[in-house]
Amino acid sequence: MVRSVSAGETAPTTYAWAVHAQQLRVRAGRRMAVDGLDLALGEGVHGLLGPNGAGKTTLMRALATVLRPAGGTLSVLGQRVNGRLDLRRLRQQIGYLPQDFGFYRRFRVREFVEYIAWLKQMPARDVPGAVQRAIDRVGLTDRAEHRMRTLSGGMRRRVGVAQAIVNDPRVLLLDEPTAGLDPDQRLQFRALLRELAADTCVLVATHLVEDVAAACTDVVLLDEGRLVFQGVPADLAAAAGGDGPGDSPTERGYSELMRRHREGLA
Ligand SMILES: Nc1ncnc2c1ncn2[C@@H]1O[C@H](COP(=O)(O)OP(=O)(O)OP(=O)(O)O)[C@@H](O)[C@H]1O
Repeated sequence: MVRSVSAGETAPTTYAWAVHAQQLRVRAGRRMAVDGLDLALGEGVHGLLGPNGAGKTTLMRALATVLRPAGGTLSVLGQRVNGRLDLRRLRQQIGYLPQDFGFYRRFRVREFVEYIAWLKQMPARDVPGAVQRAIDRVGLTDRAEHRMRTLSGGMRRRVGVAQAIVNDPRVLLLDEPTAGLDPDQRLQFRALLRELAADTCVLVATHLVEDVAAACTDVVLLDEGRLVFQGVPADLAAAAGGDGPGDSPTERGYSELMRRHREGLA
């Protein structure tokens, strides 16, 4: 008997980059918020920085396959996402914390993370263990049975991270994950990022330049939908002008690169 083989089984499992964009264009409303972006990301933690309106959220949404690109090419885990292909398999391998993530207020923390695991079509036998592990990893073990509506803003954010990592994604997209976290939690979150960096492509959009310096292997600087800079945090710090704005070398490097870009010097 000849067994039929699904496309997924024969799809290549090796690819040069977890995320690869070439001249990518993505619309947000009427605006081309990502406009000619070239970007290649492998495993590791990539800090996505840029001013308000730079296109960070729009890029995240395209990578999460929520927005379809308007032009250029985009591959995630070796699969082109601008075609009309079935994206279900790919989505099962992506974790996404949106900037404003929605949840049911009456759900308990465990129920909510379980619900996302089911949406990601995780095998039923794996769900309880995976949910517990995700909740433990974000430090909410003692809140697992609490209702979402009773949590503080920072705790809800951590549930957002838990739901994003519950399926052990190979591409993890976190849009401002540290907003509202207290200093202790921010340190714990950085440790979690470093742990994930080993075998996951993590993209973290943030305005906290210090988070990037402390926990990212790589920095991606975006302005007006285009790549301004990509390099290790030390390169960002090295770009710092002597007396430019900013309280640390990394912040000064950010401001200096942005200034040079805007003045057409970069
Ligand atoms: N739904 C929309 N309709 C119209 N314009 C939009 C929409 N969403 C985003 N934009 C515009 O697209 C541009 C990029 O927005 P985006 O949210 O991607 O930026 P961002 O870098 O994430 O900004 P922030 O740091 O403020 O979160 C902005 O000029 C924004 O005003």
